[in-house]
Amino acid sequence: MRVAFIGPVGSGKSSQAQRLSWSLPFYNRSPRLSTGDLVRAQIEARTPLGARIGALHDAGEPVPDGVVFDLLLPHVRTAGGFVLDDFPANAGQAEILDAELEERGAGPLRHVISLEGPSDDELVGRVLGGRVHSRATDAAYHLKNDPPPGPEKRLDPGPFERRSDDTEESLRRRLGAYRREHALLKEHYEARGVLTVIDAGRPLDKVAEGVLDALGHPENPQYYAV
Ligand SMILES: Nc1ncnc2c1ncn2[C@@H]1O[C@H](COP(=O)(O)OP(=O)(O)O)[C@@H](O)[C@H]1O
Repeated sequence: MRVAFIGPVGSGKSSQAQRLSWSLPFYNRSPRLSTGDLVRAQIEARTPLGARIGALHDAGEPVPDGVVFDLLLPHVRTAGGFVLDDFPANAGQAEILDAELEERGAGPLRHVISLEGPSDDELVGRVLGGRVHSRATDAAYHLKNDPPPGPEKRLDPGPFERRSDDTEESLRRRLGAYRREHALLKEHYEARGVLTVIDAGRPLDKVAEGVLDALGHPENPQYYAV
């Protein structure tokens, strides 16, 4: 399946993308692709590219589109499908992605799920109220709404930490940027007939049910089709 989750920060893109990718039969790799995780991996590994983008990241500047595509495209499998988490972020990136997929013979995105509904205050409250990420797997959890698994489950060793850029100021800046780009991004996929809007204000499991409804449910072979 070729699916992308879009929506404002805190709407649940990573949570839903990781649930979906864990439910798919990819035992040796995660089909979830997050550009944020790919950027952070370069910085953490202290590659020459990581040093360059780390400076931008620290200054709160966006990473240039060219770098984002260079990091993402090697992971875009033409045969197996993928789950994009928080990408594309604007209509310009969506157009470049469409062209790249076509050039690689990968086929266009089949589903774009837009998670929306909660107000900016609700999203900020949700993230500051307990979002943590695993340093080992990059998975997102919430101390109250979606607690990290205990060590006995052997699913994710953690440690589970609050990210340094999950501050009110940074969240509001990201929400502002998103609100400016969102309408055009949605229009882009609406025109291609692949957009589904899901109310992200409901509990996580209800949102996940909405995602399954949009994708066609695992018992239906169409669900796995690339
Ligand atoms: N529907 C929901 N209700 C309550 N909490 C949620 C919901 N969806 C996600 N969360 C939690 O809120 C935080 C933000 O979700 P996340 O998936 O990280 O959002 P995004 O990737 O869109 O920024 C996480 O801590 C997550 O566990």
